[in-house]
Amino acid sequence: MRDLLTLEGVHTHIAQYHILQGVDLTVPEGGVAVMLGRNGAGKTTTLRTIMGLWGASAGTIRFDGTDITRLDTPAIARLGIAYVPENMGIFTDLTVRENMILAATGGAMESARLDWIFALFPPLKTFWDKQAGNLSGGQKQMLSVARAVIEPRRLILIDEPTKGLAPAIIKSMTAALAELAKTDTTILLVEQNFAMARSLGQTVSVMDDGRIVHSGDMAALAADAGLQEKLMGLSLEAHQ
Ligand SMILES: Nc1ncnc2c1ncn2[C@@H]1O[C@H](COP(=O)(O)OP(=O)(O)OP(=O)(O)O)[C@@H](O)[C@H]1O
Repeated sequence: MRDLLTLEGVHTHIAQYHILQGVDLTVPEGGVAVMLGRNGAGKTTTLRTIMGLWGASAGTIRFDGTDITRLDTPAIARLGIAYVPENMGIFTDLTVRENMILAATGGAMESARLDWIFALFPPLKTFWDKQAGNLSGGQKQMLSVARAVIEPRRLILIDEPTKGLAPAIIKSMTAALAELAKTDTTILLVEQNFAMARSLGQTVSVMDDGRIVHSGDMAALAADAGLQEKLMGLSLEAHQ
């Protein structure tokens, strides 16, 4: 399979702190690549660095063969990369509809695309004119992902979409992401819930202390209790 995104020796400094210390990461085109790692390992910093929200101080980030390391965030977004941050980045004072309109860079929402989004996330249709701040945690998360895919994207970076959600909502979010992954959109998913990660991911990378310490096929990790044990303290502590 072709590589869609590659990071080679990426370092990121935030103020005086050296957070990413030589990240090597490959995301194949199609499906879901999962990134695991304990709190503070550098997963969010990696997504923000890919998106140009933090500047890499060394190393190279390539998207579909293009060097994007020094591009600014709008230019990176225009190449077809979207980011769903952990805090979801929605406008709580606006309605679901207004949140979606603002996410459509072309200014208009295509109705077939919207129907597809409503099929993925039915509550968004139900609460279309409701203020986003009044949605449940799971519905806010759905809105956040929906905003990222209001237009076709080649890659979406999603940071812990199940954090704090009830098991039933996690199940519907997992199903929606599985549907999304069947399209032309590749997903790079940061996830602490190993059950969800295992059911969605084709590949897995484990991050610790600002570096990738394991990468391979998810099936190999899922079948290797010894390796899971070894990585347990790094990433799988919250698995269920
Ligand atoms: N704005 C910032 N200023 C200083 N340090 C920061 C900043 N943002 C992150 N860090 C530090 O960088 C390290 C990596 O944080 P990051 O958020 O990337 O980790 P993470 O793996 O995503 O963890 P979590 O699951 O808790 O979000 C942590 O030690 C964190 O304290």
